[in-house]
Amino acid sequence: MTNNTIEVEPAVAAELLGDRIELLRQFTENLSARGEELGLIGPLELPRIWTRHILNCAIVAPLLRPGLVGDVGSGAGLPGLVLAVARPDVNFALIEPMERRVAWLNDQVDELGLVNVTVVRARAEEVRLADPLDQVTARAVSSLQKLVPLTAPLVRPGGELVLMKGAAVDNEIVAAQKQLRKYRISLPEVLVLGTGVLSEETRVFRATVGERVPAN
Ligand SMILES: C[S@@+](CC[C@H](N)C(=O)[O-])C[C@H]1O[C@@H](n2cnc3c(N)ncnc32)[C@H](O)[C@@H]1O
Repeated sequence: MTNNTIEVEPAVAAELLGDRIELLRQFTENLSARGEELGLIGPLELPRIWTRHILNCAIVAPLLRPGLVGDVGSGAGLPGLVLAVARPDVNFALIEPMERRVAWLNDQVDELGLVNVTVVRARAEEVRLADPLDQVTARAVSSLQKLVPLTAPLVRPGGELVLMKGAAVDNEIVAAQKQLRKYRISLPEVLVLGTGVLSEETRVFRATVGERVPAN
C-alpha cells in the first residue's frame, strides 16, 4: 500500500476550476437554500458546505480522465455533480436510486446547464449501463467491503475505482481483502487530498479493476 499526499492549495484550485467556480457557487447556493428541506444535507453541515462538501469533492477532479465516469449514490450530487462542473471534458452517469434525489439531480443538471451528465435512477447492483465505466466514484455510500462489489462490476477491465473515504480507510482495506481479490483490484493506493488550508482533508482509495474471476 502506498500513501501519497496531494496538496491542493487555493491558487491551484482556482486555476483548476477557472470560471467554472461560479457554477460551483451557484450549485452551493442551491444546495444551501433547498438541501435541508429535501433531506439532502443536515443543518449542521450548512455553515461548512463549501469547504467540507463542495471543495472536498472538487479536489478529486484531477484524478479523473476523459471518458465515462459513474458516481454511485450521488445523493445531493456529491461528488458527481461537483466533478461534472469541474471537468466538462468528462462524461458522468450519476447513479442514485431515490426518486426525490434523482429529481433534485435532474433539476440541478438543467439549472446549471450541464451537458456532460446523465442521471440514472437505479441501485448500483441493478443498473444497466450502455457502456462500461472508465472510472467510478462514490462518497459516503458504504464500507469498501460492500462498495467494491457494488462498483467494480460497472467498470471496464483496466478502469479505476476512485472512492472517497474517511480516516478508517486502511482498516476498510484490510476487511475487504476477499472482495479486492475477487474483482482483481490491483495497485490499490490511498491518496490524501486537501491537506492545505482550502478544504477538509479527504482520503481517496484508488485502484485498477481487472478481469473478474467467475464464481465457482
Ligand atoms: C449517505 S448518502 C451520500 C450521498 C453523497 N454521495 C454524499 O456524499 O453526500 C448515500 C447515498 O447512496 C445511495 N445509495 C444507497 N445504496 C445504494 C446502492 N445500492 N446503489 C446506488 N446508490 C445507493 C443513497 O440513496 C444515498 O443517496
